[in-house]
Amino acid sequence: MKQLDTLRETMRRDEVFSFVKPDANIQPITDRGVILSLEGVNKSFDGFKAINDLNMAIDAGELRCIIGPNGAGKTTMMDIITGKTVPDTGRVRFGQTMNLLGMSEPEIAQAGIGRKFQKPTVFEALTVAENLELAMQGDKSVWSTFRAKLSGSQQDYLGEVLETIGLQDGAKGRSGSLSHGQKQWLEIGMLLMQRPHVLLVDEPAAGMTHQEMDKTTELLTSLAGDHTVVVVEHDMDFVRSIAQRVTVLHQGHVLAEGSMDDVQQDQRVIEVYLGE
Ligand SMILES: Nc1ncnc2c1ncn2[C@@H]1O[C@H](COP(=O)(O)OP(=O)(O)OP(=O)(O)O)[C@@H](O)[C@H]1O
Repeated sequence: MKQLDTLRETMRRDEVFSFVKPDANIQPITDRGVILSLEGVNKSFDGFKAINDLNMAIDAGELRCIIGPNGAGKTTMMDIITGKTVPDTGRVRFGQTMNLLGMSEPEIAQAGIGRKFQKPTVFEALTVAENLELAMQGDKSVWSTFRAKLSGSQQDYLGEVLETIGLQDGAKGRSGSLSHGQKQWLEIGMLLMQRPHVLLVDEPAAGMTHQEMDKTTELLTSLAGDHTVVVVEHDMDFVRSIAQRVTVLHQGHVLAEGSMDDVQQDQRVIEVYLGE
């Protein structure tokens, strides 16, 4: 009965899953090279410039870390990429040609840009596997998703994702019993069920133990290559452990970009961020 209540609750919240309805008009991104670009992007809130002539290009398969002080515009940048916030001016592109500014939030998600927020939103009363099943790509409603049996290839993919996130042994366990770190990995798994090209991950290391952080480093590193991974993070040890290329935002603008060593030695970065 409790399970049924949870499903009803899920149905009320199933706008989340309407994001993954296929749209025949949206072409997948297959090019290598730059997969995500922002050019001359500006966004003001009540006259305050949260994003100020932001220019950034991220290559397919990259693992990019975005760092910067509080209020630097990191969240606003993610909101702009995912269609949650519309910039005042500028261009945001997915691949060579797809103009993200002409698309709605669900269309952008469907095109292959997945976002994981800091706070896990797994359905705690459901099992790990059920959470993944719910997140699976398709045009089914939550009810029919549960009543329908997964196809063989869907089962295989679910198994692959369970292995990727290291939860294969706990697939039938209740998600509510998972540790904080495991919930974060499950949520990354839920994103993977939608087969995204780009994963935007907000503060994955927050609240994790060192051991969980190490596993998260491994997970995100293993996802890069086949996926493009963009991580916003404050924990500098974690950033150091995963970063290939780091972008430092300050006052809505790119202050520095390069390897972790490059940005750590940049006097401007030390002044506004690292020396805090
Ligand atoms: N909807 C909004 N209305 C008004 N101001 C906003 C809005 N969204 C963001 N801002 C402001 O824009 C600036 C950038 O905020 P943003 O949340 O993008 O920074 P951030 O780098 O993600 O910061 P943090 O590291 O603290 O999460 C902040 O000064 C914030 O107060």
